[in-house]
Amino acid sequence: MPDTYQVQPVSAPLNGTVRPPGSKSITNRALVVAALAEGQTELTGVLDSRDTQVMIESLNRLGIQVDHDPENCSVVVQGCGGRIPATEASLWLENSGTSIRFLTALCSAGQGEYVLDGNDRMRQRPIQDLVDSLQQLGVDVACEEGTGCPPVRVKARGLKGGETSISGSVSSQYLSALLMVAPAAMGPTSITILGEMVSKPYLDITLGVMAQFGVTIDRVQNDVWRIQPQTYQRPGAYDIEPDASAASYFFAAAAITGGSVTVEGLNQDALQGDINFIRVLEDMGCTIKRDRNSITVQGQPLKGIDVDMNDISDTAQTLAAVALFAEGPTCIRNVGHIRHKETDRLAAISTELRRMGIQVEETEDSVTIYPGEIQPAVIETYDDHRMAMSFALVGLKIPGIQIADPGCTAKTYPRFFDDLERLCGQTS
Ligand SMILES: O=C(O)C1=C[C@@H](OP(=O)(O)O)[C@@H](O)[C@H](O)C1
Ligand SMILES: C=C(OP(=O)(O)O)C(=O)O
Repeated sequence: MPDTYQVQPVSAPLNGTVRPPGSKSITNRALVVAALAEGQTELTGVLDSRDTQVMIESLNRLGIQVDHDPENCSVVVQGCGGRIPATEASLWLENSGTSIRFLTALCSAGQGEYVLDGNDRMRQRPIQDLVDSLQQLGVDVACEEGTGCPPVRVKARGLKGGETSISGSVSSQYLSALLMVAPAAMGPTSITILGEMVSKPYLDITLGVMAQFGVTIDRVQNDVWRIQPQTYQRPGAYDIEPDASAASYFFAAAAITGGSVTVEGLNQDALQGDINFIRVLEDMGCTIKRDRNSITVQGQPLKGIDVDMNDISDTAQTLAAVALFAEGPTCIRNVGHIRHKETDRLAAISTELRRMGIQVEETEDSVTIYPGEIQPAVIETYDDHRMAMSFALVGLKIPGIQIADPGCTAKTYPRFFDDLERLCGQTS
């Protein structure tokens, strides 16, 4: 990949069809659950990207055989039946939040000593709440003293079960991690959720994948969940739907250029909450056609909106790009937690919009965007795949938009720019 990517403006509204790669969130859950299951599972529609590669490499290091066939988007996992083979391992999770959080819980069910670490940014991303919760279950686990961040050291003697509580005010991934590993405990586990949970729809993905592998959870009260010891049953083959967050870029491309883009392999009943980005576009004026196995967004004149994006915050940057082409301001609110992601995303949105000459108001948990004349710019991406993919959309309409470090999309979508170019090519 070159140092910067020059986006070519389209000469006409985009019209075309695209199928994004498999869901990152489902792939990384299915890998963990298949690893804990009894016997062999085949996963299809698997995402091949840095976030899933570090998950697969780490499972292999834990002694779980995972055979990856990227050409066919498939993986075969030899499940360990809840008994992690490796008694020591050093795991490199780069900047994959799902991987380090899910595997910290998984390692806690092992017998041995494990270290989980990542890149410089990962060493700034909080994991203390999960560590505290595992400690309440008797696990000897700690993160880097005084930071609340990786590296994490786990000295595990199997999970006994018991009672614990978890805060979800920073990330829902902590609760997802606990839920997925709790069935492997020796006794029942009861989890009390403290306060408001961010990114709630991701919990539905967790429960959905667990249910596919035959495991159920009792929600004994609204904020208390109980999990009995259970063995995940392999579902035979498990097919993973395309990534709904990735789909948001193509839906947005239709909205921005006034064209019509169809995303195949997803429908309104998708397991991923980010599918509801189409409702945001609908509120802005787009027409949505919902079919059994595809969704089409037809761009229309857009109006700015005021929207709570807490549930679907991975699409906040996509909306920031769309907002530039709307009549009136757009406020993206209740997304303070996106300051803890690949970069401080609220700061990154504001800085890069201002670089293009746009007026922005940023608060602790929101950003308001005032559309205006857009200046050509080289957009900094802060090693955040979603900055690159979202801000590239601006260049479909405005000449002179360049994306710095386009290779950072490898985290979840290595071929993003190829797919975007192919979509643009369908129009001409
Ligand atoms: O559980 C998941 O698969 C994810 C949960 C979300 O994180 P938070 O719960 O930290 O917001 C989301 O941003 C991330 O991309 C994937
Ligand atoms: C926040 C993200 O990822 P993670 O937390 O899994 O690193 C993302 O993909 O936008």
